[in-house]
Amino acid sequence: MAAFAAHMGAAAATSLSWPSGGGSGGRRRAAFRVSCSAAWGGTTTVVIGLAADSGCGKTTFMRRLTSVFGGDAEPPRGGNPDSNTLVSDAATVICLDDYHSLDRTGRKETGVTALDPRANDFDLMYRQVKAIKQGRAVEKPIYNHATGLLDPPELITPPKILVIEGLHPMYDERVRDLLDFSIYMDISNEVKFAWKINRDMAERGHSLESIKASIEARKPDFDAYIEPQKQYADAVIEVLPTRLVSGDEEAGKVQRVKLITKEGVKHFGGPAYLFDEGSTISWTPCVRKLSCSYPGIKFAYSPDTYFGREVSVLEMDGKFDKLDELIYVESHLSNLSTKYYGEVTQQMLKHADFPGSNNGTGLFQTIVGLKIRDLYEQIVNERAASPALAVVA
Ligand SMILES: Nc1ncnc2c1ncn2[C@@H]1O[C@H](COP(=O)(O)OP(=O)(O)OP(=O)(O)O)[C@@H](O)[C@H]1O
Ligand SMILES: O=C(CO)[C@H](O)[C@H](O)COP(=O)(O)O
Repeated sequence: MAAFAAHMGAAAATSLSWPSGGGSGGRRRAAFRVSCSAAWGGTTTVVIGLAADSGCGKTTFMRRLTSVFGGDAEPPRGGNPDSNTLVSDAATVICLDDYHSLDRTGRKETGVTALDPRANDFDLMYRQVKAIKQGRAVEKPIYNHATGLLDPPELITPPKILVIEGLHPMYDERVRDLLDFSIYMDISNEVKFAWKINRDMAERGHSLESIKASIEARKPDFDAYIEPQKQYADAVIEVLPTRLVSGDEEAGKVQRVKLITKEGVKHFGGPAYLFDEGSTISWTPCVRKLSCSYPGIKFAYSPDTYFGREVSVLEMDGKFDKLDELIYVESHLSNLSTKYYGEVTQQMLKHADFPGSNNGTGLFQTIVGLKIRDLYEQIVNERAASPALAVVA
């Protein structure tokens, strides 16, 4: 515990001002300050929160979202090659791992996981997200996943859309209140395990046992600190094993995906729906119009409640065989916030190589991306009509 206190003490001092290159044991620590020099170019920064566990598709989702706004998302040019930030024409995505106050050694010595709030600096997160929302640039720390150290900071200038993605975007009430829209990616254990096996065994050489052990070790803190955030999310994308066929084998191959969207979210324009808003619908598309090999495709839509709030639930179980035929499905969906007929299908085809493009994960991520564009435009229009609204308390 003494070691923990020492690390937390260092973290607290860091949040005031730490000289670059300082820190115990020769480890580099971030020196950062909130810069008040950058002028606000008159734009509005809309802040989106995306919460999910590690390896649950946040990066893939972010690439779909930033593509809706135009341009590719890339790490900051000429910056730290291990930066976690993605910058595109309109959007900047920052990874909340950058607010780890304990580096990898610090966490190991104290036995505190990255999911534990004590390993994260929420005061700094709040101050910096608020500053960006108010139009000021900040020097944000960088957590280096390659070395496990805190690197010198990088400059983040206010974008049109700021996405904060990671473990805790909705954990701290102050940060939560800065979000204009929030999303939680709820990946069931079976699917998480199947995805982790695909990635960590094939790409990172981990054993089946070590993957299982790592998921188990994270579970108590995941249950305590990460999962409860879904009650605050405006939209939840839930990924479950298919119901079209039984067996663990299928969990990684075929998924049942739900898009749960709260009703009445300001600026959001209402949930997308199938056929008839507010009805309960089950739809098995015609196989002549939508090719689908075994075990088929099923859609559902219904009103429901989620943590006591009214929601709409859109569900897709199964996978597409031919992505261009998605237009048939799109033509039966409404309130998609598209700018022209077929935009969902076009976005999906553009990123056909992304994981999840043949199922509900890609489809619902794309729909949420389009609806966030709409939300952004509504907020900008509202603030243009009433500039006083642009000021963040
Ligand atoms: N929709 C999907 N369908 C199938 N596999 C997926 C899907 N999304 C993600 N994956 C799998 O999960 C892996 C991690 O995806 P991604 O990098 O987008 O997640 P992440 O949450 O950003 O991960 P991390 O936090 O570890 O960086 C991918 O390599 C892929 O194997
Ligand atoms: O949960 C995580 C969020 O991505 C990581 O595990 C956390 O950031 C710790 O990182 P590392 O694996 O470098 O110790």
